[in-house]
Amino acid sequence: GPQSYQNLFLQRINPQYDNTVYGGNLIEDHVYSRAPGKLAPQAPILQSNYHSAPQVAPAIQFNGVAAANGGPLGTLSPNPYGQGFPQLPIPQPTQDPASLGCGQAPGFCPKSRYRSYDGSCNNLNNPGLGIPQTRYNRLLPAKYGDGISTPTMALSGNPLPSARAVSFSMYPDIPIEDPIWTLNAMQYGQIITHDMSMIVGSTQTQPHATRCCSPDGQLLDLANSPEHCFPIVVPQNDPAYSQQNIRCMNFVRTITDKDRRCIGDHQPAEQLTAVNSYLDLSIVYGNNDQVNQQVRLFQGGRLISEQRNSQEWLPRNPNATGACTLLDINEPCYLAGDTRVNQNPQLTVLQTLLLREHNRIASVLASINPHWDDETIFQEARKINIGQHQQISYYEWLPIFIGLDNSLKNKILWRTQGYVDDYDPTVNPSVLNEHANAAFRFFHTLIAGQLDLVSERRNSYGNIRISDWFNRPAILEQGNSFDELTRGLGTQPELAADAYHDREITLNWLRQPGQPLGQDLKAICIQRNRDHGLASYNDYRSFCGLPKASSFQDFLDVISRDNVERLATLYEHPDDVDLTVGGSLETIIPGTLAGPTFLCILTEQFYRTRVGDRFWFENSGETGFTQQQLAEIRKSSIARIMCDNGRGVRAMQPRAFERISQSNAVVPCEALPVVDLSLWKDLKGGSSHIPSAGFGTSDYYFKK
Ligand code: HEM
Repeated sequence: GPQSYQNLFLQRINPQYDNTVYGGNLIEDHVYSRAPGKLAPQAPILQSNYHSAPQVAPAIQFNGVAAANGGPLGTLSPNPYGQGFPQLPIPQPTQDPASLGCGQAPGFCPKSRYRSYDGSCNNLNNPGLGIPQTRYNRLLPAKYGDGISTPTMALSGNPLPSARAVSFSMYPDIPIEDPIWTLNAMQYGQIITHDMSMIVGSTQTQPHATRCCSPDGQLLDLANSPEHCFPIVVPQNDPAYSQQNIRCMNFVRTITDKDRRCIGDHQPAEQLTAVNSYLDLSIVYGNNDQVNQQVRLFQGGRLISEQRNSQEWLPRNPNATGACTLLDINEPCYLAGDTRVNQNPQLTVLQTLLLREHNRIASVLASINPHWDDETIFQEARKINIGQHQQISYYEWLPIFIGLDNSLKNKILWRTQGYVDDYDPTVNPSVLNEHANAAFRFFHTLIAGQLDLVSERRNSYGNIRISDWFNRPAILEQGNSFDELTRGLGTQPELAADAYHDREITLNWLRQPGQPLGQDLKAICIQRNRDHGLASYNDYRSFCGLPKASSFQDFLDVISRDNVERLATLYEHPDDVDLTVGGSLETIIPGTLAGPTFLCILTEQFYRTRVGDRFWFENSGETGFTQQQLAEIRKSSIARIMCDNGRGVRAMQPRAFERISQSNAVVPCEALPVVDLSLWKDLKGGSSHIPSAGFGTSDYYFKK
């Protein structure tokens, strides 16, 4: 039963593990700077002392559960910001561009209380870490077909089974609702994803401009095929696409540091990510100064918004016809910090709520601090919005996905009222390729194909079909749809974390108006796994502490017999099974939404995202909040964000990632905890102790 899987997982602790080796520095951390063939040590994710972190203030009640990791109040870890030049035992980064992909590290770091937009200078020792257009990080070296850059092959040298064949064989559409969690939990997951990474070279919202198939869905011969093509071959016996005589699904490879000529010919390619890695609401504020300027009003600290139908909307995208799939030229198409903002209606709802939340905070700050200038209001509102987002992402959302106990044991969550101060400049915050392009994508399983429109009394008015509205946010401005979709997020269950996927995702992704079928997102994700040359499922099993399988039978410890048999039919060898596939078939560990291998990868990523962020909201010092302000930020909730920013949303259940129930009943908005912004009243007068972002100051911390 599932219990025994959990035991198995808990037992896989490597006693040889040495914290000082793996907790190691960011250069060691990157596989390409390791000696060839030397793999990363195993990561015993559930070992309670896995990550060293400072002791924090005495344990307190957290969501009604007794404390686990709080210890006696100890000394806080040094915050490098407050100490002038940091003196840290970290090697200087290699200065050749390969260490950073093509993203350019700035020449110096201005002294600032606030984050930069692109994430540069977050790490003062290595100011380019985590910035856009840099490489994903990896836990295990790539396994490209040619060892350098071509897609993964079977051990035998044959091609792997068609990604589409794997998709339709392994992931049928059997709609099972999640018994506990709402669609909001799924949707906030996509917000977190978009905040952290984006493969370079695709829009993730529209058909790619490069066409690797003929217009009627046939394979092009290799010679005529554009560069970077890796089309998905649709088998003749396909249950759906064969009826339309489609044999080819478009797929364009991700741009790598090799494509950009950042590295030498004989080094393996690494994919680039287009956004900064930090959990910093870059989806709202942009990933660089230029985009930030496009979304800012430069008045009252506000973001640009448009008022229609007495509601506040994201600004219009100046390139609406290019950016959205519009049926009518007058339909709205929005502009935000992230280019994927229009991808699906519920994503756009959350992006809109986060914009409104910024402007709501800015209005309050402006009224209590009339002497503050635009820049100060903007940066302080941004900092509060990001703090709330980190609180909600980690303390409210993350325990659902990777488990509360697991998060506490691994020092990803803390039960404390005080600061945590676990910033570790030796941790590389770059997003792991295995995380973004295999493990985290598993949650596509949670997507529901129909979105409920829900009244204030929590009755459903009906629903919309998601594939009618991909990349077409017009639905939000029709009637009261925005509030109905907002309530729907908090009312409709997400689909269960299992191997079943809604056909809106496996057959109708990017379905064009009037067409019977679209694309198969699951097949695309399997193909992406191969495009990125991720090591195999079996490699990650052993990396994460499960026994390495020598036969398909050996997968039975965590995968059902039916699915192991299907795998054995599709793949030639157990070592050929893609990480994306094997990981998604594992039995879910109770109290989480993932199986052991994905849980291991997700846990590692969310640890790094937290402790690798100098501006993490629970850190003290000049970049942090005061103790009292932090206590307020900790009261924030996704329920209150929806309440405060939906025009007609007057009530919400307190835990809005969780389905409505007797113990989580809908209550009036005013009954929900609120962040008291009066704590940001500037009592000293003048803005002198809140310096503006101050770029251009001669006072800087880092010089190359
Ligand atoms: C309706 C909802 C969603 C849609 C339509 C959607 C669609 C997509 C598409 C088209 C891609 C790019 C595929 C490629 O070309 O390789 C993608 C990537 C991804 N998706 Fe989703 N997705 C949704 C929800 C989610 C959720 C809920 C999560 C996780 C909780 C998630 C996690 C990811 C991740 C991690 C990536 C890769 C990000 C990167 O480029 O680094 N997605 N998704």
